[in-house]
Amino acid sequence: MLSSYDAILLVSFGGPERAEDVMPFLRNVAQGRNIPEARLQEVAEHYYHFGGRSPINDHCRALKKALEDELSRRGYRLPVYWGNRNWHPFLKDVIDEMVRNGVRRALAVVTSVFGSYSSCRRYLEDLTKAREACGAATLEIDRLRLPFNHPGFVAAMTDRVQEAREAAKNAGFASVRLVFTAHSIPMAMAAGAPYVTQFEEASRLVAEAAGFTTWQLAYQSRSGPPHVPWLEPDILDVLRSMAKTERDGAVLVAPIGFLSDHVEVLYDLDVEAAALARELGIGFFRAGTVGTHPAFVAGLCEMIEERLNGRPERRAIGRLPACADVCPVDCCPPS
Ligand SMILES: CC1=C(CCC(=O)O)c2cc3nc(cc4[nH]c(cc5[nH]c(cc1n2)c(C)c5CCC(=O)O)c(CCC(=O)O)c4C)C(CCC(=O)O)=C3C
Ligand SMILES: [Fe+2]
Repeated sequence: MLSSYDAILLVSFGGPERAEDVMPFLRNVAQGRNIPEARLQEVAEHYYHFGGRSPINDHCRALKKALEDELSRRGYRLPVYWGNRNWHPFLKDVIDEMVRNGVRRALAVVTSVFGSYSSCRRYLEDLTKAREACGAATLEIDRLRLPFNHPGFVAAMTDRVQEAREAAKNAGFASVRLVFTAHSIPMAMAAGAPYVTQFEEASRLVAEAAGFTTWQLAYQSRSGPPHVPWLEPDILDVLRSMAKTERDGAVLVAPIGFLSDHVEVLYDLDVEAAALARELGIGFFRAGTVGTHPAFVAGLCEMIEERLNGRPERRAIGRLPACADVCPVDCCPPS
């Protein structure tokens, strides 16, 4: 089938795969950002807790394979490349490889759910820098819209929430308090970004599809200096206040703001939040992230197909329109 793109480029955050790479990786992430040294040392311990290996690169390998398989099942012969912002394989290296292979026009799939400087614009800036560093002037890269209100993403996340609710039922909790989480970002970064609105909307869509009438939003993985305000409430504070009003209750934490069960999910929720819940006597259940859920992979391919065929429709559900193909200049301003 003829298409206007000749490759897909999966663009992710990156993570270390061995203990000696943890600090160099963290230095890359912190470059030019306002992160206290003590915070970096603390986060390094989160990685050492898992032997210095983040699973995020394996998740990207699996998603790359799933996209290749699903695209070829749909009749497209499109190679899927993969590169990271902060660790190997770096964007610069994969762009070099694409140029060597004669790729002229690629569609980038960024592994974020909601838009903000950190989760959207920063990836695009790094793509531009990587292209410049390679002298890849002939390689054009567009990006796929974020998936937060695509029916495929919503269906996959709904399934994950229902699986966790089933686990809670089997453990004897007839009802659970549903709390969605996303990575906290500085309030200054959230101002003018669609991040919070998209988080609220995606959570509503999933909660309602899963049959919940009430739910809450919380943030996790706060960084930065303590005097800088970041989005709240933190998931740990939500658990503390829940413990005051609900005896013998259970919480279902759904990390809707992440696409895979990487370190921020495995440590900040499954280790830290779960330990606090245990201490407070709250039953703790965590929904999986979408990962390579078939509905999510099919959804990504559907969004890719819309672009390949130059079709005008952009399928989305709920109250918000689909994200624009090209970010408006004032969306997710640098911060
Ligand atoms: C919105 C958002 C997402 C979701 C969208 C997306 O996926 O992009 C996300 C994902 C991730 N964040 C990750 C890791 C880290 N994030 C950090 C720091 C920061 N994240 C921020 C925001 C986000 N982060 C921000 C505003 C900072 C402060 C510094 C800055 O303003 O840039 C730091 C530094 C230490 C710390 O301070 O925590 C680390 C190590 C990993 C990899 C996990 C693994 O390795 O398994 C992933 C997927
Ligand atoms: Fe954006």
